[in-house]
Amino acid sequence: MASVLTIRGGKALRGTVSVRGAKNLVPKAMVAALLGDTPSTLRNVPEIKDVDVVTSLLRIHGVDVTKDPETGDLYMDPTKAKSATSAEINTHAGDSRIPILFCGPLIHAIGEAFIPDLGGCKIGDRPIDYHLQVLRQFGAVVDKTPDGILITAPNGLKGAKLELPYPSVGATEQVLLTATRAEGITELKGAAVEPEILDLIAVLQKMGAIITVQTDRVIRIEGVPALRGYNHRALPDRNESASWASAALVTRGDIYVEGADQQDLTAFLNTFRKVGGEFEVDDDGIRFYHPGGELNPLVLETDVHPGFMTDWQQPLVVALTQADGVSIVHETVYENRFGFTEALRRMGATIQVHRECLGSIPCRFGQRNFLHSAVISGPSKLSGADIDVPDLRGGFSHLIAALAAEGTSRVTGIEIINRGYERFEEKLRGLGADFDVEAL
Ligand SMILES: CC(=O)N[C@H]1[C@@H](OP(=O)(O)OP(=O)(O)OC[C@H]2O[C@@H](n3ccc(=O)[nH]c3=O)[C@H](O)[C@@H]2O)O[C@H](CO)[C@@H](O)[C@@H]1O
Ligand SMILES: C=C(OP(=O)(O)O)C(=O)O
Repeated sequence: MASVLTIRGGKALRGTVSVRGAKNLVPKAMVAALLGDTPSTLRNVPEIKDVDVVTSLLRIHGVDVTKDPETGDLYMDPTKAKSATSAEINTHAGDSRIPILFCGPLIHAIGEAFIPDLGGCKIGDRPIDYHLQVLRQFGAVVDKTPDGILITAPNGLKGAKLELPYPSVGATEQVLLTATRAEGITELKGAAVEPEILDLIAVLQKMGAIITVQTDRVIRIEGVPALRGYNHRALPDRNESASWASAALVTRGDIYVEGADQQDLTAFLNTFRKVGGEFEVDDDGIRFYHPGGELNPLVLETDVHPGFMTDWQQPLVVALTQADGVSIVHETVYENRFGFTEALRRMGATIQVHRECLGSIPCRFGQRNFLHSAVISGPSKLSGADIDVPDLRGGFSHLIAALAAEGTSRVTGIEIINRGYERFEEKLRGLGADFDVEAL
């Protein structure tokens, strides 16, 4: 049900939040369960929309998915996997980006895969050309039908020598999920190596796969004829952790993020320190806090791992509106991820967006018509405004801007935030945020 948040800003967020399994791993590990010939158990599963969507898609395909009512652990039994109609699958059209990753596992399990229209954040065109290209190289046949994409492999899936034009996270996962049970050896050059991909590799290895991550973005997979189920605890959501860290900076607060893992946040923690935030790491999480005084402006470029993750950019930009001086952010992963700055400008921030590459990372968007660099001048006093949430991270950014602003903000479209932040309203209350929720 749609609702509106009325936020009374100006209060520092203080306290503890817990983060659980990563949104960018958990649904993919669920898809991997289809590759096994025995059941799998996935632990540390968050209550987010993509988990619901994938649960439903697995059930539509005959996988028995049960959730432990106390722990939330998922038990997935794929032994009765079956075909589903396009009408059943299309009930999830536009819901998530994960359905494209069902291709390999469904072909291995039932001989064909039907893919509905994809959803996910609207932060650029987000084509699936790399996915379809690698599937064809494995021997799959791709038919675009009026209802969606039908993928089959009349002659089976065979290992291949592949190279991605850009280290796409999703296309790398597509290769992993397809190659592990394809016949022969697959070598992927130009692979993405995000921590969530390495955790997916850990899941597949538990299932019996043989995967080597070589240097220079090369992954080698030796196909095996069968895989078994796995038992795995998902790695924590580093993007949620980084968001709460930015929330602490923006509201001049102090947030302990239980579950945050330093190893996967190295690039973020360096930037957080340079901007003037303080953090303390212990065995169970990381405390992020604003030490008082002014924040420092900086020059930042988003990049694939091990660079500064694009999903950290939007909340950090809000912190940069509070830094003393001019900051520059060059977004090199998505061509259109600064739309959210319009609402920040209405709240009083000084941010200009430019078509030029304001950075040194060679970027696919230079000399084209994409507003993918931002210049932020601070510190700006933020005031409450009416905001309609545009996408997941943009929405979180608007929430933290509203929480720091003077006066009242009215925020609609907050359902999108549930895609990546489980029980965020409860967490915000626990941190002392002052807001009301009303059904629309
Ligand atoms: C569910 C999930 O895990 N989402 C994450 C995943 O998205 P996702 O896997 O969709 O992102 P990709 O890494 O594939 O996209 C990176 C870039 O490659 C382009 N591209 C991608 C595929 C393709 O076939 N053709 C193509 O041109 C995209 O438009 C984008 O510009 O990685 C992104 C980059 O770290 C994160 O922001 C998302 O949070
Ligand atoms: C872009 C994101 O997610 P998705 O790929 O699911 O749209 C995100 O998590 O910021």
